[in-house]
Amino acid sequence: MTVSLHPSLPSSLPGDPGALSRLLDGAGTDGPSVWPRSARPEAGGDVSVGGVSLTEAADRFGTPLYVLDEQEVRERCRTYRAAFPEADVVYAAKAFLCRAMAHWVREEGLGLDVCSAGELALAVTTGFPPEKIVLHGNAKSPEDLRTALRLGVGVIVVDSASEIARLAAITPADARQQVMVRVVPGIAAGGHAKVRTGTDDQKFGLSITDGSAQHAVARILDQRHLELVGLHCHIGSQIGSVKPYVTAVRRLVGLLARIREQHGVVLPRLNIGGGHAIAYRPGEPSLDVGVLADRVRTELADGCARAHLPLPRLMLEPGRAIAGPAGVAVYHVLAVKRTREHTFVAVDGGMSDNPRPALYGVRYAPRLIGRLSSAPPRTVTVVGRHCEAGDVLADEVELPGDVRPGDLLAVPAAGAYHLSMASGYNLVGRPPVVAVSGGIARVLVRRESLDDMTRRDVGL
Ligand SMILES: Cc1ncc(COP(=O)(O)O)c(C=O)c1O
Ligand SMILES: N[C@@H](CCCC[NH3+])C(=O)O
Repeated sequence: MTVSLHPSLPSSLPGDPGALSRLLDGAGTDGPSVWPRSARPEAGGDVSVGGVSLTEAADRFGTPLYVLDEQEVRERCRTYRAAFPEADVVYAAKAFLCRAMAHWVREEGLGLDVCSAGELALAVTTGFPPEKIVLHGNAKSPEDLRTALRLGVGVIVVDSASEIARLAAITPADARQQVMVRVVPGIAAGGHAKVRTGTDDQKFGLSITDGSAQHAVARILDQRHLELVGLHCHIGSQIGSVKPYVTAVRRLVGLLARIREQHGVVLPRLNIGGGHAIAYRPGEPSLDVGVLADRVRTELADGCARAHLPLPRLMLEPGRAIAGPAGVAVYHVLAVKRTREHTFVAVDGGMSDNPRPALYGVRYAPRLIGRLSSAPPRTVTVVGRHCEAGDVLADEVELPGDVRPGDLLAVPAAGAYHLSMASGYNLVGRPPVVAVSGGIARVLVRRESLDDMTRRDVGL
């Protein structure tokens, strides 16, 4: 697919990082753009990503549509590897996984964090080396654990006391499975209460405060078939500041020191999870990976020096920050309705392809694409097509006042936790994912058809 650039707009923006955000995110915005770096304004109000026109993609593949910028994913992987050359960076597949995504992150030298036999099998059957995979889960099923052992995953992160005996019991007599303990360091961080996982009294991990982390360590060290290789923590998601990570490192190094005192064991690895924030709307902060690397590295070096511990090998698990900014969702407007207080702009997707506004009250910045409008902006509520008044995609956003059925809306920062959390609600079918790169668009995941949905319905 080729694109023609609007003659009055620059196709590349050398030396002015704010220019793209001013052009795409709105005049006066000086922060980093929420669009993929390849995004360009095109003639007639169009926008291209990866050299592919979004309006042409909508025509060709239909809407709702998820467009994923391959180079953006790859560059984000490279940013992590460059910032943390001494560490193992594993991509958290829960953010978004498909075979191509697994290939890209592997080619960029990352490992993979999975949390079900399904994610694991998809990755391994597409060629992802199992030893580079970490298995998570607060309630791993027998199937999850059996599949992990059968396929030979690198590390299983133990999340409960009962999992230790279950895992030890099914590990083959001639094998030794590497495990870590998921530790709750007692830190409140994250973009919403529902995604804060570093505090005591929630379902993930084993607490330092009540001693269950220490207890799990002792039990694992007693198991011949389990090899404890380190500690893990994941304190939450959409965390915009490095401070909670520094605190987490300090507390985990403290626990490493106590483990050495009590058991005479020096654990060689420390996994600090993911959770790095991205911007969903222009002007919102994102976590600076370079600053994170500097502060974590310093804290780890200082803490280990104080405790006379050798430096453990660091591991981290970004999900959202790799996939999120690479994705753009495209919808058609189906209806516009004015009530006494609101203008509702209803699109052909909704909470079945993006449950995040309904779950966490997340705010997005949709943009009209595919035509130019000189109508003054109007504050509208972009809603979905599902049978719930709470099916809102973007509350109180500005769109041109003449927005109408047939228009296209593009929603940036849509690459993580949209399709991976999509549902079959109202049997509308989940949207396809199209990769864009170098002016070429290719389907990675096709649209869910009525046939796909009805095939599972086998009873009468
Ligand atoms: C154990 C673990 N690691 C990594 C992640 C990735 O988090 P994020 O996508 O916020 O980077 C998650 C999800 O929050 C998680 O539960
Ligand atoms: N699903 C959440 C974050 C949870 C991350 C998984 N532990 C989101 O959309 O923001």
